[in-house]
Amino acid sequence: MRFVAMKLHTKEQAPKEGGRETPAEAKPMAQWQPTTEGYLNFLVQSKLVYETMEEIVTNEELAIYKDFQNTGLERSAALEKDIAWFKETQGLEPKEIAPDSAAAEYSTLLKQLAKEDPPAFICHFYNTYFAHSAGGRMIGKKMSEMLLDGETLEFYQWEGELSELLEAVRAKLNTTAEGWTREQKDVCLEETEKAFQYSGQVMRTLFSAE
Ligand code: HEM
Repeated sequence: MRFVAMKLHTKEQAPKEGGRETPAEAKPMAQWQPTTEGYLNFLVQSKLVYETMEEIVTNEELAIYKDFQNTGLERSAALEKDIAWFKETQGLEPKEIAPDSAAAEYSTLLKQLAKEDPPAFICHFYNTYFAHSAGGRMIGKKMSEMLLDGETLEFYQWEGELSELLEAVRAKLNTTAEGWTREQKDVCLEETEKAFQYSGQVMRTLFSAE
């Protein structure tokens, strides 16, 4: 899964492993002009995605999801605190999530896949949590410098050593995938492109305050 995901990065995003040329219309990170409202909106949208993931692994009956409960990577509670922090310190209210927003559409898709196609759901699960630990943290650092006077949000803080949490989940993902047929493995790998598409759309809310 990691190999496929890395190839879908642009060379600018991940210079060592990225396989795609950076599209001409993409702004280099150095030229990003985010706003605090846009960043808050991105956090609100992200919270819906993480809440959906976390509800699925907690509530779905399928045994496959049990291994992914309480991994320590959960982000929805942290995001809730961050959203409250924006209200307290900056007087910014979170915007309602529109039903046609990127996160709402992603949430619907995740719920559907969780029931109908667990290997595809697992691909989204991996990409979401691992992307946040890599590129997500790079974005967070940049936003913190540009917009928040260096404040580190809870979204970017984990209890315990992040690398150990990630490796424990990676081991469980590998064990889970070992039980899959070749077709199921392929479904999971092929889903990576969609994970990039939806996460990319949620990421773009950084630049819109709608
Ligand atoms: C601005 C956008 C992004 C940047 C700058 C970025 C950057 C990076 C970098 C530098 C790594 C390598 C980390 C390492 O191993 O040292 C990485 C890993 C990764 N990224 Fe991204 N990324 C971005 C967007 C995304 C998106 C949209 C996804 C998919 C949802 C994604 C999924 C992943 C995954 C799955 C890994 C591998 C983590 C692992 O298994 O260790 N990234 N990213």
